[in-house]
Amino acid sequence: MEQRELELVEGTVSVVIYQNEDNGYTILKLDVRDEEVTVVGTMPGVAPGEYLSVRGRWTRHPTYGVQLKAQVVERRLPQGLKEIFHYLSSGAVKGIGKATARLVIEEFGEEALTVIEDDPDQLTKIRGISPKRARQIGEAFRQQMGTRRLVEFLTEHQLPLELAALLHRAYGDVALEVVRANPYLLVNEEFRVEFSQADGLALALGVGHEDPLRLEAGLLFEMAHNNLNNGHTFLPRRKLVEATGVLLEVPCQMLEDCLTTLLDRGEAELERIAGQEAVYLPALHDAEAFIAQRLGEMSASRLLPPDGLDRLIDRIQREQRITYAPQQRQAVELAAERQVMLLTGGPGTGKTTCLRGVLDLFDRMGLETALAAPTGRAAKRLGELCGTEASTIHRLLETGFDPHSGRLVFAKNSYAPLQADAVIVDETSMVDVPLMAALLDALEGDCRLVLVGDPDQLPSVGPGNLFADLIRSKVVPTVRLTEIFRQAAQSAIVRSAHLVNRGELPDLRANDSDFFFLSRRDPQSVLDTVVDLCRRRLPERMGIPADQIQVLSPTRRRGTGTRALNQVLQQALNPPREDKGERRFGDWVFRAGDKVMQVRNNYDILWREEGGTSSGMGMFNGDIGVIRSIQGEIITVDFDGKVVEYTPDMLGELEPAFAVTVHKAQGSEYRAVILAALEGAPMLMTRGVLYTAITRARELFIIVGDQGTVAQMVANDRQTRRYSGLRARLAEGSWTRNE
Ligand SMILES: Nc1ncnc2c1ncn2[C@@H]1O[C@H](COP(=O)(O)OP(=O)(O)OP(=O)(O)O)[C@@H](O)[C@H]1O
Repeated sequence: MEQRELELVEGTVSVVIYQNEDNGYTILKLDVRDEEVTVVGTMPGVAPGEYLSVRGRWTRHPTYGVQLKAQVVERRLPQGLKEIFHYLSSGAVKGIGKATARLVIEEFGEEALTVIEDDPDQLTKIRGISPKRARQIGEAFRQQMGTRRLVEFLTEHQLPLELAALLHRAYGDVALEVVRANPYLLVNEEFRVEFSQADGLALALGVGHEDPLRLEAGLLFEMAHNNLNNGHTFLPRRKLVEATGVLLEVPCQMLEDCLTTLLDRGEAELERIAGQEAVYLPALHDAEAFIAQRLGEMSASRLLPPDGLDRLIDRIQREQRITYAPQQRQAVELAAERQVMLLTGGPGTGKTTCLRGVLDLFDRMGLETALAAPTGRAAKRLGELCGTEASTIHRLLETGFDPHSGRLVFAKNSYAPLQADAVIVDETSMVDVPLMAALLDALEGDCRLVLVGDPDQLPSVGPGNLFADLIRSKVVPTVRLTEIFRQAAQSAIVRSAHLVNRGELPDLRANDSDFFFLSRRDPQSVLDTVVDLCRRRLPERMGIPADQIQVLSPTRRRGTGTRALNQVLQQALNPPREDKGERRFGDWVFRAGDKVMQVRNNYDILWREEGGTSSGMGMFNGDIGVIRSIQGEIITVDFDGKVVEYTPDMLGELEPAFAVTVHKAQGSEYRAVILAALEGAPMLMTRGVLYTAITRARELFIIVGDQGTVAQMVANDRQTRRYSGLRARLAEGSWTRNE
């Protein structure tokens, strides 16, 4: 409709002034009758000699003058001798220069492009073109045509043009045919197109409403979506079929038949588990079954404790200058004689102290021990507390990314196991089923494993309810620490966390030394107070600088969600200034000096050490950094000394982090935490969210909001149910059947 208001300009490309290969942004000159017009816009792969129909708007650039900003571009290949010659002699086809272009036109005339694409051997008729070079020219042209058709296809169906490069990388020259044959593959992890969009494309390409291709894609999507977004490892058969029925608007019986086909083909697994007819994606089924089997076996094995274990533990206590509480001593003893154990407890119950004792014991037993945690920040803290190196589980397993499958690959696995006699994992509540399966796969047969964590923290983002399932199965040897140590008990943060966990409201009037409640009833006064705390009160009165304060909210949206908080905090803490670069992305303007967060695991990102020569790959969900500079299209971010350059196509992975959701703060600790607690969807206003927020604070925790909201959160112990078969597999001893 809008297109009618746009100007239409048609002509031949005379010269391409600039072209960005990543996003296709192009500046070119177009011959329009006797005039030359400058056109700018997204036109990937456009070359001189091509004929373009451009619809767009005229703009005036301060330096370059009048330009047409292209919005819709239709391209057709050069026609007629003049256009074809122009095109070939421009260097658009690799292997053909000006002189060769002339000879090709003399020999084949208007058929030149058809010959090059379909029958390049004929090019050998031209003096100087060997059969090898002829084939290379044909190949280069076909490749260009392939990309070009792909781009046209994506444009026509309003799909992001960045997909062209990804699809070409995955399927080479036949990418377009592959997508046409099955548009649903665009939903896969490596392409990330919305299901509704892929479905719309499929229907537009003539796939029937009830075509098995569509039904199968719907079922597989429903499973993958629930694994990723809702943390389920399986779906009950009926739920899966009904939900897919709603998604696709087709009758359930039809989907039942289709599910049978998927099961027959091994693309889904069906098993009766935990009283359910559970349908799994095969990878998750195998991961869950493997964890149950491996941990089941490890739990059954008993090891000979070292001679004089008691004396050893006494010596460790003396060196640590503490006396273990009975539960702690029991934990260290258990670690000596069992191959796997769980160590759990709330804040201040001495988990870390105990973990250090176990590490020391393993050391004295001559065991090489690896320390690991699920996030970079948790690993850093663990390393500092233990005075030794700790890494993320991903790094321990030397995780890489396979661009062809879009999946993770672990260089450490059963064929190349970890060179460790023992592995200790902290913050295990954040570990999901696929990662635990990968870790277990990389352990030597007799390697010990100690899993430490707090089961009342929010569960992992990824599928499974791993840590809580392991504890509740009662199969894995477990020590639960319950005593809060005096030192920790002096902290109102620790006391309040335990109260909340028991469903009791902490005393909000006490305004103790490190736990404060500021009553605010409307969103604007919450925002004002949070800003004032960060900008003035905490830095001036408590000596805590703004960059050591983390603002949290249970929700993204609404008046006190992270979106609104980020707007006001950016304005207050990092206002615009002439020398600060800026770049808009969606509804956010990134500015040099902004605090930002990487919001996806990306194993492909290259970082280099600030001021140093070392570099490495990979940034992880939850990593927080500061924008150092914005120059042109490049945003440079410093993540604690690791410097990363973000190009425009990567900006979807970067979010402002003056305020983040409680879910995103999992596994991180901050000197001071401010929680905005006023409003949010009931599924977000839970006890687990409040508990996790409180336990993120080391020195100071402040709630800004409404007492009634806090009370509701304490009372709301609803845990979103996750379908998972791990507990049942362990408890039923189903792993023994495989022995
Ligand atoms: N046996 C003990 N005797 C005296 N103090 C202890 C003992 N064990 C732990 N503590 C002290 O209790 C406090 C909390 O211990 P620790 O940090 O190990 O707990 P945690 O469970 O890891 O807590 P968090 O989850 O909050 O990190 C620390 O100050 C520690 O020194």
